[in-house]
Amino acid sequence: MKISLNNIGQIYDGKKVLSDISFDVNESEFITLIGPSGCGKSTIFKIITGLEKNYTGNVIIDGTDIEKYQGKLAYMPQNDLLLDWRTLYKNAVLPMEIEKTDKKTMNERIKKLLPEFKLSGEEGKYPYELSGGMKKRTALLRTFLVDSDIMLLDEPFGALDAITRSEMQQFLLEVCEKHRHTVLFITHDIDEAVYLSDRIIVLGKNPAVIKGEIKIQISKPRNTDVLLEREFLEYKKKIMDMLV
Ligand SMILES: Nc1ncnc2c1ncn2[C@@H]1O[C@H](COP(=O)(O)OP(=O)(O)OP(=O)(O)O)[C@@H](O)[C@H]1O
Repeated sequence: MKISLNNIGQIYDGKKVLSDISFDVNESEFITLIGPSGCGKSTIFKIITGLEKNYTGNVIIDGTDIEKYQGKLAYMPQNDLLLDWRTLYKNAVLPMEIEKTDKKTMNERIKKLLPEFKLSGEEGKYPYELSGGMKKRTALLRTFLVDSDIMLLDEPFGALDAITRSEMQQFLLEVCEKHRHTVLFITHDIDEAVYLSDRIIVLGKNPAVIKGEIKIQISKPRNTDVLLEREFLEYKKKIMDMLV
């Protein structure tokens, strides 16, 4: 599925937040939006998912206006939003329950993915019994179980410690490589952006405009060895220069 944003603008309380934002996300591409806090990254996600309606410009998904995709895109917000009173299993199947998927299909789909998400045998646990990494993998599993090829991940690893975060990045790279999803990702972390992405869109603030785009030509699959390579550091420097 391809997403096209065309001349998107957004004004809140008389203040221009987004101005003339245009970019495409190609099928199976991993794109990251990076920019200063409060510049409007989550607003872009709200527009794509249909949560925000009062914008200018248009969003086209696979040649069709986004209206048709409302509620159909896999979206993981900043907070993992696991429901305390539901088990891991019940949290993960929530979007399928809302879609009224039959229990057998639901069970088959989750059982197939539990080992891949390293959650086998944990499905009866409640969120308070899970580690930070397990909670994130549950929220990601729930996002994967939405029947959509497009995933919007808004700072999914922001609250994690450095080691768990690094494990989750590696995990995400591997599952995305396997399932060939189209991913639009938000982060503040330049290393994370370079490590995960095929392309990075750098945003400025007040209003958010696109300051530049960088194609990351480090071959995939990637592992943490690339973090110390000269090429990686050059990409980092380029992004830092664009952000200042
Ligand atoms: N519904 C709303 N009404 C009014 N102002 C809003 C609304 N939603 C967001 N804003 C404002 O729009 C700006 C962009 O917010 P947004 O959450 O998109 O930024 P962000 O880049 O995702 O921030 P962060 O990186 O801190 O998560 C902020 O100044 C925010 O206060």
